[in-house]
Amino acid sequence: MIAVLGAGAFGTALAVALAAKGDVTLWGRRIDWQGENPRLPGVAVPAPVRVTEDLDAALAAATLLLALPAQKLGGFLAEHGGRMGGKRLVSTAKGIDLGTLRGPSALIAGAAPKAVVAVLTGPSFAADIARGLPTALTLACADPEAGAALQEALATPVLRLYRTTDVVGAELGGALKNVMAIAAGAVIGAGLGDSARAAIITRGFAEMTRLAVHLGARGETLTGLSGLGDLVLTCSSEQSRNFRFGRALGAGEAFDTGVTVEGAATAEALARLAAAEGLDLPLAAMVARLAGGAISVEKAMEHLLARPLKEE
Ligand SMILES: NC(=O)C1=CN([C@@H]2O[C@H](COP(=O)(O)OP(=O)(O)OC[C@H]3O[C@@H](n4cnc5c(N)ncnc54)[C@H](O)[C@@H]3O)[C@@H](O)[C@H]2O)C=CC1
Ligand SMILES: O=C(CO)COP(=O)(O)O
Repeated sequence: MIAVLGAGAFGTALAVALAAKGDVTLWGRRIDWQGENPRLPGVAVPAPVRVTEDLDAALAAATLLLALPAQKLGGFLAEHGGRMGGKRLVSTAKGIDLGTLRGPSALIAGAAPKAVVAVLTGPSFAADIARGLPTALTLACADPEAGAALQEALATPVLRLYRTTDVVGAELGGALKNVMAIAAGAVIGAGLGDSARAAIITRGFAEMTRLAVHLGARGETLTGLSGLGDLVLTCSSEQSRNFRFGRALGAGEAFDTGVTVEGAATAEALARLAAAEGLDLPLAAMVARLAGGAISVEKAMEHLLARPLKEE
C-alpha cells in the first residue's frame, strides 16, 4: 500500500498517477476541497485515491511519498518521523533545508534511521503528471535492491522511472535547478534576452555540478534527468513557479507569497554552504541576494559580468 503525505500540487498529482495501479491514500493536514484540489485545477481526483486528514491511517502504508516543501520537511519529520521506522520513505522535495543545510534524504535518515530512504525527482510539472502526459523521472536509493523494488512499485505506463544509487546527486540536481530557474527568470523579466538565459543555464549547470561533486555526487548524475533535464525544463517553462518568481523580480513586479518557490530559501542555504565549504557559487550567491531584496537585477548582472575572465 502507498500513501502520499502532503496534498499540494505534486502530492495530488502523484496520487492521481498512482491510482492507475490501485488504491492510494493522499494525506493532507487540511483538506478543504472535494473532488478537485485548487492547487491542481482542472484535475478530477479519481476514486482509488482515498483523501484523508487522518495521519494514522496514512502511516499504515509501507511506502510513504513525502511531498512536502523542503523547508517544511524537517519540522514534519521531527514531529512524526519516529513513527516511520522500517517504512520506505520517498522524498519529492527539491530544496536544501535552511536550518540544517541538509537535503531531504539526510533529514529523513536523521529522523527515521531504520527507514529505506529514496528520492523521486526529475523534470515533471504536477499538472503534466496529473493529466497523464509522458514523464521520465529519477528514482534514487542507495540500496540497489530496494531502489529496484520502488522503481517497479511507482512506475506507470506513462511515468517512466530510471533508477540510480546516487541519492546525493539526484536530490542536489533538483534543489539547485530551482535556484538557477530564478536567475533565468530574472534575466527574462529584465529583458536581457534568450542568449543571456542560455548563459545562465550553462554556467548554472557548471555551478550545480561543482557543488554536487564536492558534496559526494557522481558527475554523470548531474547530466541526467534530475540535473540537466530538470534544469532545462525549469529555466525555460512558464509553468515553473521558480522561473515566474525570478521573472517578477526581474520585471520589478510583485509575486504571490503564498506560492511555493523552493529556490529562494535554497539559494540562501547554498550561500551559507558555499561559505562553510570555501566554494565559489556566484550565481547562487546572486540569487540569494536578489531573492532577499538586497540587490537589483541590474547590479547583480554588473557584479557577474565584472568577474575576472576565466577558462570555461
Ligand atoms: N508542483 C510541481 O510541479 C512539482 C513539485 N515538486 C516538489 O514537491 C514539493 C511540494 O511541492 P508542491 O506540492 O508543488 O507544493 P504546494 O505548494 O502545491 O503544496 C505544498 C503542500 O504542503 C502542505 N504542507 C506544508 N507544510 C506542511 C506540514 N508541516 N504538514 C503537512 N502539510 C504541509 C501544504 O498545505 C500544501 O498542501 C516541493 O519541494 C516541490 O519542489 C517536485 C516536482 C514537481
Ligand atoms: O520541479 C518542478 C519541475 O520539475 C516544478 O518546478 P517549480 O517548483 O519551479 O514550479
